[in-house]
Amino acid sequence: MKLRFTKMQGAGNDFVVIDATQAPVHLSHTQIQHIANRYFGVGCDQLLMVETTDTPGIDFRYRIFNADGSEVEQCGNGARCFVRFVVDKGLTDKREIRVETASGNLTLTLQDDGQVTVNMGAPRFAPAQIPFEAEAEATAYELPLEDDTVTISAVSMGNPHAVMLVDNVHTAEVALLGPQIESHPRFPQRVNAGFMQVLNEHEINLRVYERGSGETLACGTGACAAAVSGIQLGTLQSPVKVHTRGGILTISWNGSNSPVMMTGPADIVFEGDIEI
Ligand SMILES: N[C@H](CCC[C@H](N)C(=O)O)C(=O)O
Repeated sequence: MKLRFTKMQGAGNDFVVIDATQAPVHLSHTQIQHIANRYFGVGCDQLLMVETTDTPGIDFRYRIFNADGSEVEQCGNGARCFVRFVVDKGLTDKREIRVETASGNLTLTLQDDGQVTVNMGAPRFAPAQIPFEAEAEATAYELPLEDDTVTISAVSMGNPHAVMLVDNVHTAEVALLGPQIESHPRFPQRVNAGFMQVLNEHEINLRVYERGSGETLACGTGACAAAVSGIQLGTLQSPVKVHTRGGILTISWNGSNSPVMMTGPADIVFEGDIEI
């Protein structure tokens, strides 16, 4: 089967976007893994499937699949690329778009400068045991690893995040600790592992070892989770400029059940067809 795709990136987090609005597209785990493979396929951190929906008041549905083929609840950078895709493809003439995802509905706005703002909804806090119950506060938890114990904050943005403070993201042991945190038994659904360096009360450096994809150049929900945990723990104040290896994301949050707002770039890189 020849599959048309659009390659996109948001702050260096890259995606293969499939337009399934004209006809359903069904891809197996193996097919998604092949498409995401950077040597034998197109290469991407996640694959996004754009679909129609009959839900009143909602414009589209979009589904998110990690490079390992796992379908997940939410993707912040992907949400921005989704908006750029449906606008540039003429699938909508709106600039404020409501989209249905596996973890709820999002409102996304394409700004005049080309950046996209996403209302990511309210964060949820929880002990390191999953599923995330709606605890009111982010709390620092000791997470025992193979040869180490790290302190993390468990924050859900619809998808699960474990955020740890580091002195310097460039020397943080992301490759060693990331996989251990991602697959830690206290996260039965696995987890995205964030490594946050506080620069000042409005700026952080962040690296994220993503569940199902490994370290990416940026993680939108990870940026939200890091900013929220820092604000909750009193080390950060809104808005927070998040410096990732692929670009800058701006996160705003006024606490408790208020929504987390994320703004950042989204661009089309190329179009293509792949035989799968
Ligand atoms: N790896 C994530 C999904 C993609 C999130 C990330 N790319 C973003 O921009 O939020 C997970 O398994 O929950």
